[in-house]
Amino acid sequence: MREIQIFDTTLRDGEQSPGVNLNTNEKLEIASQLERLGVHVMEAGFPAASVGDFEAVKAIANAVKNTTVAALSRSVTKDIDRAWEAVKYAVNPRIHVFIATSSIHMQHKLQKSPEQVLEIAKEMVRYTKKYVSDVQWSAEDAGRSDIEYLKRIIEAVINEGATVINVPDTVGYLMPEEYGELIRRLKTEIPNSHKARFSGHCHNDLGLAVANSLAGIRNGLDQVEGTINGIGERAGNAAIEEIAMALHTRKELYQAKTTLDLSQISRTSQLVSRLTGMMVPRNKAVVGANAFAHESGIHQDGMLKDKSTYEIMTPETIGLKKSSLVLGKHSGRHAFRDKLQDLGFVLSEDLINKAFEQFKELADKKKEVTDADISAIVEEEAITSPQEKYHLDYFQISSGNSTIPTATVRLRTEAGVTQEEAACGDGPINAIYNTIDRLSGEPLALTDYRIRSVSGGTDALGEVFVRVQQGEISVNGRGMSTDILEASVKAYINALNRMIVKKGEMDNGNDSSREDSSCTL
Ligand SMILES: CC(=O)SCCNC(=O)CCNC(=O)[C@H](O)C(C)(C)COP(=O)(O)OP(=O)(O)OC[C@H]1O[C@@H](n2cnc3c(N)ncnc32)[C@H](O)[C@@H]1OP(=O)(O)O
Ligand SMILES: CC(C)C(=O)C(=O)O
Ligand SMILES: [Mg+2]
Repeated sequence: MREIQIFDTTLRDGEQSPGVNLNTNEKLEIASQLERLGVHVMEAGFPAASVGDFEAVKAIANAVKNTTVAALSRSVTKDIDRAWEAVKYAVNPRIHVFIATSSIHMQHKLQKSPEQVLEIAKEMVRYTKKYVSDVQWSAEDAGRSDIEYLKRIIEAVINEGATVINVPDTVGYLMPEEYGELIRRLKTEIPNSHKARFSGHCHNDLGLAVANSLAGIRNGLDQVEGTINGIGERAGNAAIEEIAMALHTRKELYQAKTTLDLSQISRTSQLVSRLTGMMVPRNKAVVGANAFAHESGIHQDGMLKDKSTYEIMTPETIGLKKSSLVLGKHSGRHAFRDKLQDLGFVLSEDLINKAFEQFKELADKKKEVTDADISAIVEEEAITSPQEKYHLDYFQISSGNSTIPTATVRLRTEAGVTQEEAACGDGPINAIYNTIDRLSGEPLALTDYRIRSVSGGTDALGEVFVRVQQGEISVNGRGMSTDILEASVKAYINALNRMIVKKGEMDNGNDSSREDSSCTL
């Protein structure tokens, strides 16, 4: 069976999803989970985009041991220098250079002739090869490029030493049969095509990213690119978990496998969803909450008689285990540790102890602590840094349909000083946020507020995601609690702390991006 290499670009193209910005700790957390999942390559970022992106790629390159780490770069020497500076720490570094090859992009965006683009592509691959042997070259908008031109430019960059040729359907324009045919022709008609591996990168504008990737695989791709949960620019990229499960479920058709540990799919999906704030639709293939739920009588009857009647894959395959060990307030460290192992976490003693304290606190408030609750607690602990300026001491709220909502909040600063304030608002959350604004003296404009339940039941752990703005700077914040008001307070304080770090970085000239892609919590 052929092996298809999975190139994950959650941290680069995935982070290009509008509204998503991950800080370095969050990116490191996702990177180590991607390594556990077993992706062949992870694209850690675009180092020339900002100091934050540069630092994150560098941190990931230093941390990741078994997976190839790629850095994206435009076809300009200063971007390539920057990419190498960040990715050179990796055990297996790759630089990924791209340039657009469609007439639309060359004429309107690059404002260069096809001959100029051809020369730049050759020169920049040659330049990149001075740094690193593993050079991936992408023909941006290959899907709308003239095939004869595409063949010429690909042949030329392979001659310059490109090791991987990526064929992006950048705007998700092609139909599966067209994308498959494009790959077939490039592989069979370019004389030196055997000297490079071919890769597919499909976008989901018409909902065909996975179908196109699979068509590419049937026609000879050696690598496919995608993101967890299919997040990415506009309508997103091909969802890696869907490609992997399609290859697994239809082995006889594709005769191809990946190196993924499929049992890590569910956890990776949940982690990416939580850290990016991009919720997974319930009906999403493979990882949606309803993907293995059966509602109607005839289906339930079939399932009870034989699961194969309505399930083409099992939830266990993607790591959704039904555990017999129910954790609650009487559980001890052994059971907790056992559960963490069961869920696939490999944690330091310190982190286990911190997570255990959080678990006990939650178990006091909640009858049964679910696997989803535990994953949420552990992931939150893993990315929380002690350097936050403000911590919540307590809050109190008075609200009702015939009273003006009023909040009292006490915050503790990192120096141990406590400050207390009260304020009114249009509703309880507005009152709390007005109070925090008074305390910090840094009023934030709330531009997004979302709430979701981590698990089921009225005592479920709620997670609040906020986005706030001050001047031109926008940051996100998250908070969790069984009390949605407390979760809302925590999310706002988290955003405030991140705003302070972000402004500090900008004042020091360390980051020119207006998104908090670089700050540490
Ligand atoms: C399909 C994709 O996903 S591509 C990756 C998208 N990712 C990003 O854009 C990362 C975030 N981007 C950024 O931070 C910024 O755009 C930067 C730092 C890369 C560049 O910023 P700026 O120098 O201010 O340029 P700006 O973004 O306004 O314009 C892009 C310039 O790069 C050029 N360019 C675009 N792609 C390429 C390429 N592959 N190779 C060389 N030049 C390119 C454009 O033609 C334009 O050039 P011009 O200034 O001569 O007109
Ligand atoms: C940079 C390239 C690979 C890309 O993301 C695209 O063309 O969609
Ligand atoms: Mg893309």
